[in-house]
Parts: sequence; structure tokens; C-alpha cells
Amino acid sequence: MRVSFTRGHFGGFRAAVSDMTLSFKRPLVLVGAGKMGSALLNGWLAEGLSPSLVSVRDPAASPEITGLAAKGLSLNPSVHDIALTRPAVVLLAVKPQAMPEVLPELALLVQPETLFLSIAAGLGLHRLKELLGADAHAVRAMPNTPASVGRGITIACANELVTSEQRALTDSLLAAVGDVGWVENEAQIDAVTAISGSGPAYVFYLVECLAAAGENLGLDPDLAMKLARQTVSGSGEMLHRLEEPAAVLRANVTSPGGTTAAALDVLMGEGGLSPLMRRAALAARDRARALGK
Ligand SMILES: NC(=O)C1=CN([C@@H]2O[C@H](COP(=O)(O)OP(=O)(O)OC[C@H]3O[C@@H](n4cnc5c(N)ncnc54)[C@H](OP(=O)(O)O)[C@@H]3O)[C@@H](O)[C@H]2O)C=CC1
Ligand SMILES: O=C(O)[C@@H]1CCC=N1
Repeated sequence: MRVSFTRGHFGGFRAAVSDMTLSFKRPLVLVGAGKMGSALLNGWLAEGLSPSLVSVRDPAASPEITGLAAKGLSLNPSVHDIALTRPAVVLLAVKPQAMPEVLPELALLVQPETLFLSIAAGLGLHRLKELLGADAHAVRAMPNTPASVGRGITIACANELVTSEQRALTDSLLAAVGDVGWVENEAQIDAVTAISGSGPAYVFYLVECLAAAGENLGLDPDLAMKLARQTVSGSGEMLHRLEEPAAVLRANVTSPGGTTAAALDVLMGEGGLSPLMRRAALAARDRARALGK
């Protein structure tokens, strides 16, 4: 199955995406302004979304978010007051485990003009309907934290009530912070979660491991971390800018009989990185499935 993508603005569509985002004139509600909710909100604000269009419900909102109240952001309004604004989008960004408590009280917001955009790992569209009501127009999406710097990737799946306008709106919001793709087979979202949703953590851990390996070879900790960080971010930038497959970029580093080949013999050997990554991704996928139950 092929998934077509709307490229984020760093993919070369900045003007179009910015126009779409700036023309976003109806209220947006963020429920849960933690790490991922804030990452998306920051990305949208950076793209020109007016704080005066935003309501945030989170009793533990950060000082950064509460500070936006001075710019017109509405902080912890009642659900009744939010209903009066007829929001275009309610972004659901609390932990999956909190959804059974949080969603029923938002049922008052269910109406055809309001899209519920859930980013909770594992929580299926059928569960969203159970908790919000059968009339809820809902999209289940899986973004990732690079959205905070405009370089995220989100895969989304819509329920049957979502209109083409609501799909386009979701597309424009998510494309403002990275690339966006849609799948029809919702089960794929759990696999997406295991790869791109959780994936940034694997990459950051790789940096930690690379730095630790440098220390083991006698490098100063600060230098080891600088080398690891710059190497991963520079390699990421190459993946971003260049068309070549990752395997070709890898081969370009690997001189026959050289140092890289010696290291790759270990990483690509039996019990190396590939089977480890498969096991890790499988564990994440299975955890997503369990969270959805
Ligand atoms: N972090 C990530 O990289 C990604 C996360 N996700 C999904 O995003 C969601 C949020 O994850 P993440 O941002 O990491 O989690 P966080 O814990 O950082 O954020 C959740 C926020 O919701 C708040 N909250 C708790 N109860 C309520 C409530 N009743 N009403 C409003 N807000 C409430 C929490 O406050 P308190 O801390 O006080 O409980 C917290 O600030 C999850 O469903 C996760 O699966 C998806 C993709 C990537
Ligand atoms: O760890 C989690 O459950 C969330 C979902 C994807 C990334 N963070």
C-alpha cells in the first residue's frame, strides 16, 4: 500500500502551508499541554497561528503556555465556554490512560463542525467514539516531537464522519510542522507509533550510546557528546537534503577494509542492531496495542 504525503514546509511548500495555517480562523482547543501537545502548539504558533484562537485545558500547563494568556490564549476555560466558541479542532493530547476520564466531559463539544484530533498512542477510533459519543468526527494521528522544530512526521486515519474539509484542515495543521500521510487501515498506526512516534527516543539514545563509546575510548565526556550529537544531526540533515537511499549514504562512509567496515561488522553481525531494533519496535507496537484496550 502506498501512502502519499503532504510535505511539510521544509519540504519546499512553505508558502502554501503558511497561507493555509494563517487562514486558520476558527478556534483550536488543546487538551493536555505536555510534551507532545506543546510541541505541536509551538510549531503552529511559530507558523503564525494566533494565540487568541487557542484554548488550552491542562491544570499543569507550563509557564511558557500560561505566559501566552497575555497574548490572548484562553487558559483552562470551562467545557461549556469552549462549546460556545464552536471550535474547529480539539487536539486530544493527554496520556492514553487519562482518556477514559477526560473524554466524556468533552462530549458537550461534539458537533459536526468540530474535529477531534487524537494523538494518543494505541487509542483506536472506535474507543474515541465510545468515549465521546457516536457523532464525534475524529481523526487518530501519530506525530512525533521533531514537529516542535517543523520537522515532524505524522500519519493519520479518519473516521467515516470526517468531512473532506476537516481532512484538509488536519492536513494543513500537521503539514505546518512536518510531513503528513494518511492510512485507511487504522491498525497501521500502532506500527507507525513504534517507528516514528517513539523513534526520536531511539535516535537520542543512539547519541547517548555513541558518546558513551567515545568516553570508553578515552575522550573527554563533553567532546564525546559534541561529536555524537553533531554526527547524528549532520547525518540527519544529509538524509533530509539528499535523495540517496540511507544504504548508499552508509556505503559512502565505508572504505573497503577500513575503520567503518570494522565497526559495521559488529553492528551488522549476528545479534547486531537490526534484530535488536526489530525487537524494540515490536515491543513498542505491542505496548500501543495494550494501551488501546
Ligand atoms: N511524547 C511524544 O513524543 C508523543 C506523545 N504522543 C501522545 O501524546 C499524548 C501526550 O503525551 P506526552 O505529551 O508525552 O505526555 P505528557 O504527560 O507530557 O502530557 C500530557 C499532559 O496532559 C495533562 N493532563 C492530565 N490530565 C489532564 C486533564 N484531565 N485535562 C487536561 N490535561 C490533562 C498532564 O498533566 P499532568 O502531568 O499533571 O498529569 C500533562 O501536562 C499521549 O497520548 C501520547 O501517547 C504521541 C506522539 C509522540
Ligand atoms: O511513549 C509513548 O507512549 C508516546 C507515544 C509515542 C511517543 N511517545
